[in-house]
Parts: sequence; structure tokens; C-alpha cells
Amino acid sequence: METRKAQLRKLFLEKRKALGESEFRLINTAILEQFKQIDLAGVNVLHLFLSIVEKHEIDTSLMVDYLHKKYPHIKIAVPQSNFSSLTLTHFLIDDDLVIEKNNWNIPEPVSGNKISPERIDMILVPLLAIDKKGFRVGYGKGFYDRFLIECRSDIKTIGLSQFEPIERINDTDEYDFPLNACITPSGIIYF
Ligand SMILES: Nc1nc2c(c(=O)[nH]1)N(C=O)[C@@H](CNc1ccc(C(=O)N[C@@H](CCC(=O)O)C(=O)O)cc1)CN2
Ligand SMILES: Nc1ncnc2c1ncn2[C@@H]1O[C@H](COP(=O)(O)OP(=O)(O)OP(=O)(O)O)[C@@H](O)[C@H]1O
Repeated sequence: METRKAQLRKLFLEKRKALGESEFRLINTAILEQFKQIDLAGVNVLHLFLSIVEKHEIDTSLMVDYLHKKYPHIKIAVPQSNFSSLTLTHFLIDDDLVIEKNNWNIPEPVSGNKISPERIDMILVPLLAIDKKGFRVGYGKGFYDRFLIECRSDIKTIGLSQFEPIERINDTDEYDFPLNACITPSGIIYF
């Protein structure tokens, strides 16, 4: 099994692409069910990404709808990518939020109410692959590694993964942080 990020990125993008539509829907509903088991006590601001569903990213709109219904007091924040600084700016989902698809088809805020990373209590983290220690491979620009150093040290990071963890990512670097947990269709893994 290949264990370097670049190869894993390629392999898991292929695996994603190969999912059939009904399989993809089943994965999304299974991950929502697992998400419902996460302890949200003390979470006032939850951060999640807005999915590129056509690229078979896990559909976080299911979590948004669930949170609005069951936890209306929880504020939801979403990222806007800055591709020159490779940093994220965060906006609240509220009536002022305007979303447009960026060049990469990611639905992103173009205007609205910003929120600083220190106010965020929990982050649902996008990933392509994850290993048994909680290290992740993303699209490879290091957006989330940079985002996390701006957050409080008690932040809870939860990956969302269509697939089970691999044994080990070999080329992690000093910027990589392990996640606290990962939701897969079959359960929640705590690291
Ligand atoms: N839905 C979603 N939003 C997210 C992320 C994500 O993984 N999913 N991110 C997680 O970090 C950040 C955006 N990360 C990105 C990282 C790399 C590229 C990128 O390499 N784009 C290439 C096109 C490559 C291709 O088409 O194959 C480019 O812009 O040149 C895009 C977004 C923030 N928002
Ligand atoms: N805080 C940082 N300062 C400088 N470089 C960083 C920082 N964090 C990450 N990097 C660098 O960014 C590059 C991309 O990181 P990596 O391959 O881990 O991205 P990724 O986690 O897969 O992508 P993403 O977070 O965008 O989904 C690496 O070369 C990494 O060393």
C-alpha cells in the first residue's frame, strides 16, 4: 500500500470518482447518522466546509439542516479560500451570507458576517485520506494546517471520510496536526 501524500491524494480522488450515485447517497446518510452521535455539549460555533457534491465530497448540507433543526443555538461558520496567501477567512451562516461558486466549484462566501477562528469550538475537516493516528491528506495546499494554528488549543477537529483509515501516512511534516476524531460511514474513530 502506497503511503505518501501525493500518491494517496491520487488514489483517493479516484476512489471518490468511482463511487456510484446511490452508494454516494448511502455514504452521506450514514455519515449524518454518525454525526448525530457526536457530543455537541459546549459547542457554540461549529465550522464546516460547503461541499463540492459533484466531486463526491461528503454533503455537509445534511449537517447544516440537522443542526438548524436540533441545535438552533449553534452558529455555523464556513470558509472562504484566499489562494494567494493559502489562508481561510470565515463567515457565519445567517441572512447576510452571500455564497457563490469559486473557480474550483467550491460554494464560498462572497460577503456576510466574518467570525474569528478563536470563536470556533468544533471543525468538521474535509479530507481525502486519513491514517490510524488521525493524520490527513487534503487537496494539498495546507489550508487547514494554517487555519488550525489560528484556533484555540481546545478546538475539536473532526474529519469526515468516505473511506476507512489507512495504516499510516509516511510523509507527514511539522505542519501536520492529527485530528481528534474522524467520522466514517461505519462509525466514529477517536484518536
Ligand atoms: N468543499 C471544500 N471546501 C474547502 C476545502 C475542501 O477540501 N473542500 N479546502 C480544503 O483545504 C479548502 C480549499 N482547498 C483547496 C485546495 C486546493 C485546491 C486546488 O489545488 N485547486 C487547483 C485545481 C486542481 C484540480 O482541478 O485538480 C487549482 O486551483 O489550481 C483547491 C481548493 C477550503 N475550502
Ligand atoms: N503553517 C504553515 N506554514 C507554512 N507552510 C505550511 C503550513 N502548513 C502547511 N504548510 C505546507 O503546505 C503544503 C501543503 O500541505 P499538505 O500537503 O499537508 O496539505 P493538505 O493538508 O493535504 O491540504 P489542505 O489542508 O489544503 O486540504 C506542505 O508543503 C506544507 O508543508
